[in-house]
Amino acid sequence: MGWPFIGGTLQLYSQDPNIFFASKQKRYGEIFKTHILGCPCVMLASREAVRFVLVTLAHLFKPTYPKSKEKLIGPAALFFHQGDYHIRLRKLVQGSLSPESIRNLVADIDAMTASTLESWHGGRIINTFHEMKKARKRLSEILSEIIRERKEKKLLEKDLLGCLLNSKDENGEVLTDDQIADNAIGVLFAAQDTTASVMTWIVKYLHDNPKLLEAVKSEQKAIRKQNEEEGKQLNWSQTRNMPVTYRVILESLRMASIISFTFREAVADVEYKGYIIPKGWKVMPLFRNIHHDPEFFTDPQKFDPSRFEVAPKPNTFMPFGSGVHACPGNELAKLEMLIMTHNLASNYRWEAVGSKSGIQYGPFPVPRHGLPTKFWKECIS
Ligand code: HEM
Repeated sequence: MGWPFIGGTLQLYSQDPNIFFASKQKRYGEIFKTHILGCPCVMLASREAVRFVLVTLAHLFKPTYPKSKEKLIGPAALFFHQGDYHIRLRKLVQGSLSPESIRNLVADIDAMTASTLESWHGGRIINTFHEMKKARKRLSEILSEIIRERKEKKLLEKDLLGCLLNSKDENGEVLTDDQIADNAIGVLFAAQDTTASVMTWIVKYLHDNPKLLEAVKSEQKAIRKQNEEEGKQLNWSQTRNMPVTYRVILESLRMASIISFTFREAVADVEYKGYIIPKGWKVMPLFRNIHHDPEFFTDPQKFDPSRFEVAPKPNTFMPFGSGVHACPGNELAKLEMLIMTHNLASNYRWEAVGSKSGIQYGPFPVPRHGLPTKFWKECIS
């Protein structure tokens, strides 16, 4: 259990969490216990155990977050809940993020990424991570204005806000303004640093692997050339047919494993393979350990998108979690990454500045100093 009260907290938060988890797993096996932030915790590094907690007996493991996070986002946001309220909110959020809904966003995402990249051109040093986030901050600034306008004009849009504003439960009750605000902000919160972190890793991995970059460039330039010749914009079906880029995105999600683990809390004593997980204990499924297990991913420290030419074994690849709380934004996140990579690889070259290695945690892992980089547009059309 480590030191009384502090347990493994210092080790976990003061160093690369990979080292903490990997060394514990090596010493104690796939299931082990420690104290994190004063709470007794069971850590799970086996895919069967993770499935047991997140899927099979999900009702016995409730989500748990620090109080500060609940306050920051708003306590009515869906990730803090279980049961009927969670199911209701999840349907609304999922509906607005389904492929049918997001396919209409291609043109907007394309225009936004193209203009952001345009503003990076010229060899100034860009803090890649910071800039990836800034583009998203604009969204939250306009949120309250849109809510006001929608309510005033009684607009019936089918997007996330529209779904939240127009939903009625079986008794005809609408969501309160607080529930709407908490969930809209909650989705922005869940969407922001996550996607920005992975995009930053993609910029780095492509930079560090020139052969792969060439393959991605040739895939994306062919699409751009075709669109230019036919006077068309990037469309949804083209985003469904970018196999090389798609594998780079999957491998970036695996390598970076930006959500290294998640937390649940046992709501009753639960037995798993002869171990008792006592009521009130935290349980941590360790996604990163599974993504870096050589049994499932040969030579796991190597960035090798070709490994995804074959589908990974069941429950070994969970960058978006698993079960009732799995990420409803995964299709949108992948769409944004595909479109960003399309614009970047087909039109720009870039050079990382300063140290090429090192990771910082805040709390998601990103390349050191947010990957300071210079960008140049290759062809001015
Ligand atoms: C690469 C980017 C992303 C990654 C790696 C990611 C990963 C995850 C993971 C692992 C979970 C599950 C956490 C758990 O089980 O405790 C999750 C939940 C969630 N994600 Fe994402 N996410 C990403 C982008 C997005 C985007 C773009 C959105 C929305 C537009 C989004 C919205 C959500 C929401 C609302 C939840 C909570 C779902 C629930 O509790 O039912 N995420 N995400």
